[in-house]
Amino acid sequence: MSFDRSIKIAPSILAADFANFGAECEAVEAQGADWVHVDVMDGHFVPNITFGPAMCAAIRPHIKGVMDVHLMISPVDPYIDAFAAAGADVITAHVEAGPHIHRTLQAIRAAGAKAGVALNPGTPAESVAHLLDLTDLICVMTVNPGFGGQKFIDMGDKIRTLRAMIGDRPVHIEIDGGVDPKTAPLVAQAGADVLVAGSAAFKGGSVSNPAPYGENIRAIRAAAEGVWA
Ligand SMILES: O=C(CO)[C@H](O)[C@H](O)COP(=O)(O)O
Ligand SMILES: [Fe+2]
Repeated sequence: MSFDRSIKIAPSILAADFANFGAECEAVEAQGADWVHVDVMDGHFVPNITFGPAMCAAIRPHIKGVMDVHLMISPVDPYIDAFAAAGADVITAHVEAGPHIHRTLQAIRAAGAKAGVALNPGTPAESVAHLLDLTDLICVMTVNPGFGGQKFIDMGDKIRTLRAMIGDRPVHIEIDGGVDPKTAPLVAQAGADVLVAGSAAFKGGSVSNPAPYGENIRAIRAAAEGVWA
C-alpha cells in the first residue's frame, strides 16, 4: 500500500446489504471505490454492534484494494492481531478508547498493518500531537460514532490544524461521517484525502443494480476534486 495524497473514496459497508457483503464489496470496487471501509462496533465503546475479525476474513477475498478497518471497540489491543490476520490493510483505533493509544499504534504496525488513529468530534487535534510519527492515518469523525446516516458535523478547523501539524509526513487524513457531494468539498479544501461514505455511496443501488454506486462515488470524488480546479 503506497502513500499518495490524491482523493480516495472509501465506501462504508455499514450501508451495504448485510446479507451480501462479499458481492457488495466487489460491486463498489467495480464501480470505482478506492478503499473499502469496515466499521467494527462493540456495543460498549459505541451504542451499536456490527461485526468482528471473522467477517473481515470472509470479505477479504472479495476486496482487491485496501481494506480499511475502523475499530470502535474498547479495549482494542487484545484484538489487533486478529484483525491483522484477517487481512486488514489499515487498522484504526480511537484515541478515546483507552489510556495507551501510543502502545496500540505500535502494536498495529508490529502486526503488519498501517496504523490509524480516530478522533471523536469532541476530541481536539492536539490529542495526536505526540503520535504523528507512529501513525499512517488520522480519522476525523464528523459524526459521533455508532451509526450510519447521521448529520455531518463541521470539523474544518480541526482538519486544517491536523494538516499543519502533519507537515510533510506521509499521513492520510480520513473523514468519516455524513460525507456526500455537499460536504466533500469542505473537507477536501481543509486538507482531507480519504473520504468515507456510507449512505451517500450506497444510495439507490444494489448488487443487482450497482450503477448508482458508480454515480454516487463519481459525484463525491468530483465535488472533492473540484476544490482544486
Ligand atoms: O464510522 C462510522 C459511524 O460510526 C461510519 O463509517 C460512518 O457513519 C459512515 O456512514 P455515513 O456516510 O452514512 O455517515
Ligand atoms: Fe467508520
